[in-house]
Parts: sequence; C-alpha cells; structure tokens
Amino acid sequence: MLRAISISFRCKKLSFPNAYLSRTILALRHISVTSCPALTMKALEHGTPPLSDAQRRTIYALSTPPGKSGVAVIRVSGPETLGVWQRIVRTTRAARISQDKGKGKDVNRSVTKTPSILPQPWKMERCHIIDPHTSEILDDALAVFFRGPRSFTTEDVLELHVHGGRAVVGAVLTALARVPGCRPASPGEFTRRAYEGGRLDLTQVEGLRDLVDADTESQRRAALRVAGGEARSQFHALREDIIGCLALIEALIDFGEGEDIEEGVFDQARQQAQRLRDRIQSILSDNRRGEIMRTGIRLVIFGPPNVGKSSLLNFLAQREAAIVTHVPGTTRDILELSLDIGGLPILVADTAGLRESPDEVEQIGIERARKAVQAADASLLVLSLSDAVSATPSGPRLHIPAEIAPLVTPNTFILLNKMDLLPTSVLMPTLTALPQHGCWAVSLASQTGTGEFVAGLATELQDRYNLIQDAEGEDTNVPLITHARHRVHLESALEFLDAFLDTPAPEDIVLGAEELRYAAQAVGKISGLVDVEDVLDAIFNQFCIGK
Ligand SMILES: Nc1nc2c(ncn2[C@@H]2O[C@H](COP(=O)(O)OP(=O)(O)OP(=O)(O)O)[C@@H](O)[C@H]2O)c(=O)[nH]1
Ligand SMILES: [Mg+2]
Repeated sequence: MLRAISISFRCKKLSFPNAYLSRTILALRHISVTSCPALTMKALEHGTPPLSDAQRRTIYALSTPPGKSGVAVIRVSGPETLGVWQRIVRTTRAARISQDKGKGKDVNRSVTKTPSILPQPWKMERCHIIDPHTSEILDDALAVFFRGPRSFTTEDVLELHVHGGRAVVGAVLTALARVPGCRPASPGEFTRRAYEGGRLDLTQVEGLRDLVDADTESQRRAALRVAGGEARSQFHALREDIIGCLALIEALIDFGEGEDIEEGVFDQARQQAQRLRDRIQSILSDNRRGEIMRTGIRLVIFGPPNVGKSSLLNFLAQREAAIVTHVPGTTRDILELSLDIGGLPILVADTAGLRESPDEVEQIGIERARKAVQAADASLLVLSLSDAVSATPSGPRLHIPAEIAPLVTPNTFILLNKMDLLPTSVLMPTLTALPQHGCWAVSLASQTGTGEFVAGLATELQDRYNLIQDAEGEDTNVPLITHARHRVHLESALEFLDAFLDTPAPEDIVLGAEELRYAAQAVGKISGLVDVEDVLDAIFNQFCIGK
C-alpha cells in the first residue's frame, strides 16, 4: 500500500492525465484488496482507502509479560491517543458527573452509557474499558493519560491497567485494533519514539534496555545511572569541549592571528586538544570494566583432573549442574552458568582437567579449556590441597603441575580443595603459609571454608573491577563506557584528535579543523546526535514489544 501511495504521488507530480491516474489507483486498490485483511475490505466498501502502517501513527502493545497475572499494562502512544480514550474508556468520574446532573441513578450501571469526558492528565482513573462497536464492557480497569510532551514517548500516551487474564488482554487489544489510526507497536517502538522525541539519547536507551535485563545488584545500579542520563551528560560535555576547541580554530581561519584575533590562539587550541585527548585516553583505559559488568565477568575454573572443579561449579550454582564422579577426566566439554556472586554477574565455566591424555576426545576438551582460560576475564585454579602443598625445610610450599603453570598469572585465583583429607597437624601450618590474597582452602565435601571463599572471591572481584561503594552506598570510580559501541567511537575520536595534534604549524589549519570536526562527530555518534540511522534498528530491535 505504501508503494501504491508513493507511485500515485509520483504520477501526480509528472502530471499524468486524470483518467490514467484513476486507473492506476483502481488497480493499486485491487492489489491492496487482495493482499490485505478484512479491515481493508471494510474501508474500501465505505469508499475510504485503507490507512498504511505509516499513516496509522498511534501504536499500542501489552507492556507487561504475556500470560496470566494480577494486572497487565497496555500502552498506547501517538496522535490518536485521545481518540482511543474517547472510544474505549468510560470513567466512573463521568458517570458521577452525569448522575449529579440527575441523568443517572447507579454509577456502576451507567458508566458505559455515559458519554466520554476528557481525561485528567497524569491522574489514574477508575473506568470501564468498552468495545468501541458494541459498547460491551471488556474490563473494570484503571486508566492514566499522559499528555505529550510530558510523557515517556513525548507524544500523548495512555496506559490501561487491566486484569491480567489472557481473554481480558486479548479483548482490549482487539478493541484497540478497531480504533482508526491505531496499529500494534513493533519491538522497542515506544522507546524509539522517546529517542526521536528527544526524551532519551542513545546511551539512555541502552541503559534502559540494560535495566530491564539486569540480573544482579551491580548491573541494576550501573544501568540506572546510565538510563538516568549520567553517561549522556558526560559524553555531551566532551563533545561540547571539542566543539569549543574547533571554534578557536575556525576563528583563526576566518580572521587570522595577530590582526583581529589575539596571539597564541593556535597554541591554546592545541593545549585544549591535548587535554581532551588525555581525558579520552583515561576513559578508554578502564580495562573494559563497564562492558564486563554489564555482560558478566567470565570466570573460568581450571586445574588438574579430579580436584573438585565440577563440585565447585555445583556448589556455586547450588544444584547438580555438572557430572561429578571419582573418575579423573569426567568433564570433557566447557559447561557455563550465569551466577550472582556477591551481587556481581559472573559467567562461571567448568572445564576439562588439564593433563597429558592419549584420549582424542579428552584432548579436544583440554584444548578448549586452555583457550577458555586465556580468553577469560578471571581464572580460578583448583588444586587438591594434599597434592599441591609439599613440606620443605622453609615451610609448606605450593606446587603447580608443569602443564598448568603457563596458564597461571599473578591475577589467577587459587582454591585448594579437599582439606578434609589432610590431618590437622599438617593442615594448620599449611593454612598459615598460604598467600593472603586470592587464595583459599576449602573442603567442598564438608563445605568447610566455603563461606569465606565466596565472600573473599566477591571482594577480590569487586576490587579488581573497582566497584567499591563509599559510605553512602554510592559506587565510586564508575566506568563511563558500558557498550563496545561507545569504545569504537571514542577510539576514533582519539585518532582524529591525534591527527589534529600532528597537523604541522598553523599553515595546515584548515585540515586540522576538519580533524576536530570528525572528532566531535565521533563523540556525537555515541549519543545519537549525528548520522546514526544504521545503528538505530540494531539497538531498538533488541527491546521487547511494549517497551
Ligand atoms: N574428600 C573430598 N572429596 C571431594 C571434595 N570435593 C570433591 N571431591 C570428590 O572428588 C571427586 C572428583 O570431583 P569432581 O568435582 O568431579 O572433580 P573435577 O576436578 O571436576 O574432575 P574432572 O572433571 O575429572 O577434571 C569426586 O568423587 C568428588 O566427590 C572434597 O572437598 N573432599
Ligand atoms: Mg569435572
């Protein structure tokens, strides 16, 4: 139908004879009649061409998860929202008003018979939802009208809080489909309208999505900050400063130093660019903390066979996720689980025990385990305490098998398991000789020391990812970058600033200005201020319908 309309417009522009035009439109109508549902037929019978999706600008969707629930929220947004209210919402307020005027006796019975009255914006009202054709009551509900631009999408928005049964929701959605100008929303369309209306920038859109997806406390806190506009204002300030630097150079190009412009402006611009460069560099040197916190810290459990790696995974998951037997080489493939450890999102992976093995299948598993350790954000080496610690004249000494040693770094956490197998006389001096940080001794069989281990691991990870809260419970040293997309644009802004700083002397100032312009554009792309059409679909399509 869209194509039909655009062709007819083009025909008009080229001044085709009217007879030709009407034949074309008739033919196109025929196409739409054969390809469109009953609604189209009905519209044509009444002599009005059906509306295209683009024309039906008012969208609606169930915003709560489908299925049975106490309450379901249906959202409507767009220019026809008030029309929707008038057609399907009958408030008890309206009935009361008409009763006061002596036109009705019983408020409840007269609600649907009462003509609609305008909503009181931002106030929740008790109402009946009615079928616009039959006036049948579909539900006893609550409705709230948000008058644009003071709404989520910046358009008029209506929220219907109905009973969360499938039949109720289905009936209300069907009623909405019957209101002219309305169509179902596509995934993320409400948020996209909020973005297009200037209510949110792209970082806030991403923050909102992360908030919906947040599984742990740290993810929730980080997403809430971004959705609230913290990243938006910082990226905005950065872009403004680059533009300020560009303004100096533009002034030099237009007027020249010395005559109309005071001396030293070029040097001033260079110093400013250098400071901006350092600022971006320090934002980028965050060890990907923001991205890791959002997606989860990848922690790989590794070590020799039969030391209790799978037992550890099961303990952390609090269920029998992995197979545990006394046979060395039980685990072959990588088993990954998403867990919440001390409020941190952790993707824990159990791996095959590392050893020389003639078994082809086991060899593949071992190779996968090695690669997983190398690609991980953090790794945890599990050893059996009795095998790993040997007595030496200078005290107990930790022994790491030769095939595992290359994978161990100063950042590797160590868990010494099976401490129940060591006699107390040997255990006590061993425990006192262990490193103070990142090393724990436990018995997964008897669950001795496991509480200290989990708390210690969480603290170490919080330290490492620098997510420490201050006395007021606020996170300190919060990373600005939370998505790989931000990093890509900041890296290119850094390159443009470097290119500006490399521009030789004031002669090439025009080229230098161009570099600064690109740097500002790169930072602008993070917020969606320029030229980001290509990324919009990717970002909004990840939302569920109704968001
Ligand atoms: N005594 C004792 N036995 C344990 C402890 N933890 C695990 N085990 C036993 O050690 C054996 C091996 O445990 P797993 O968890 O399968 O060890 P794994 O490191 O995953 O072994 P692979 O998958 O073969 O690499 C099982 O029989 C467990 O019951 C412990 O703390 N003490
Ligand atoms: Mg195992």
